[in-house]
Amino acid sequence: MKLARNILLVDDEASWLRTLAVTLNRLVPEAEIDTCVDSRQVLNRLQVGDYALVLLDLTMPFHSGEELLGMIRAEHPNTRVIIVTGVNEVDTAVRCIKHGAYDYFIKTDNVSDLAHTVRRALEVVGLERNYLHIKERFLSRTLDNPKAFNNILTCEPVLLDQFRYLEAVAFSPEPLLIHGESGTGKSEFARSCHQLFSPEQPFVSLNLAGINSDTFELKLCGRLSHKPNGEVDAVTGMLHQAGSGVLYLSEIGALPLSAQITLLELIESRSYSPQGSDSRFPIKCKFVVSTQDDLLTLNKAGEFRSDLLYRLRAHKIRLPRLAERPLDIAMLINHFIAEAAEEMSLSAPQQPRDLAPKLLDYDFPGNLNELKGMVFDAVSRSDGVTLNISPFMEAIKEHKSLDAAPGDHIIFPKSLPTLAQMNQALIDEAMSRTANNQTAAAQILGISQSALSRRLTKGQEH
Ligand SMILES: Nc1ncnc2c1ncn2[C@@H]1O[C@H](COP(=O)(O)OP(=O)(O)OP(=O)(O)O)[C@@H](O)[C@H]1O
Repeated sequence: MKLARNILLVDDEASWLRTLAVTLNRLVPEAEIDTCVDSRQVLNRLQVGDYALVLLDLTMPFHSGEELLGMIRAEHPNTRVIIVTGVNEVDTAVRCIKHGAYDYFIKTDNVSDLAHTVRRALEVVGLERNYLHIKERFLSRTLDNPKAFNNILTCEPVLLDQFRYLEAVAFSPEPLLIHGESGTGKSEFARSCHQLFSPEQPFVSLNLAGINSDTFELKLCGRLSHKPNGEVDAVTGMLHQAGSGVLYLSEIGALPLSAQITLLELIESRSYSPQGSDSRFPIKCKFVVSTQDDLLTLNKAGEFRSDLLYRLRAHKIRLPRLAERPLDIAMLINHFIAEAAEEMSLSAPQQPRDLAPKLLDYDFPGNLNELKGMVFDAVSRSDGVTLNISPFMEAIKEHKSLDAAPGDHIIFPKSLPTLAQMNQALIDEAMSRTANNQTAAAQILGISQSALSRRLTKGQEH
């Protein structure tokens, strides 16, 4: 394991450099300290030595500290930088923080403050490197293609086990079933399966919520027809588009019963016929399907065919809720901060150290989608230095007050509505409160998204 204790001090003033090195050696004896007086040598030194931390003077001939900071962040992202500055350069130092410096220190300040900051930075780098080390070791020992999982950040053993399982079953001709609540990363796992199975081939996806049987068959198989003038009119189906790649069908629990027969037939025969055509074409793609519902429960309720269920359950991955992944929270927040900052062209604020522990008791009903939304909101409300934590605190407060709220009384009209009318009214209210977001509305109603989707479709038919 790499120990984060090597520090490079950079300053063109040799006497100050010597004094600083002696002081830090005394105050942070566990660190190994090197010095560099020539700003042109810094990148070479970083290439040769593995430095956890660089203390950079701002004003130097050849390369300024600010310039060097940019180069270090780009080429050595695992090395942290502390800016050491004179009183008259504090504005520049603050700008450096926005560009990724860990902290800054004014030369006239108390050196024991600097020692404290240095220790904290070494601790942070140590934790980061430890995580990378564990992940690398675990994955390289057990996985042939760890890169296929680059899109899935985790250090939870349950998920790392799922990586191994996915690698083992990715090439099986049987479909893969991914089960998990909304926002648990089902589509990311489907993408990893694609990376393993056939990265050069297409990844085609279809959400089955609210789909009817005719549309399902048309979407998958396509259609061939002839215009009155004899010209051929063709609609290409997804089975053709997917080629030898992956066809990802999400919300499989919402598939109508008659379409389930079609899907089973396609999986079993490994061939399809476009509507209006007599020819059959081979199916070469891998089927990956996902669901938020418990298919067995749907099966018992007569809403999901047993034969399809058993076919789909051959290879199954269950993804845990975010609340069951405490080890990942801090890392995911950092990941979403970087994503948000890039998307909004803002500088990435730092995650406060006490934020992740505060979120450990929070339930995250929307899983990673919810965390991502909170972080994007927080980044947009931040000053570019430290992450604004109000979106997180507001969610926790709202959650607690919902838990504690006494039940509101429903006031019924004089003549009672029928059950069907009441059902419809509840659904309408939930959809309106969630701006027509079916996933969120289903959560409020305490039913699965596919069950809601079915009810909505039924409502439209009447
Ligand atoms: N382990 C992970 N590391 C980083 N980002 C992730 C991870 N898992 C999921 N995400 C991100 O979180 C968001 C939700 O993930 P995803 O869409 O895969 O969930 P899902 O289970 O398919 O959701 P739904 O059922 O609502 O479609 C996406 O933006 C995705 O990129």
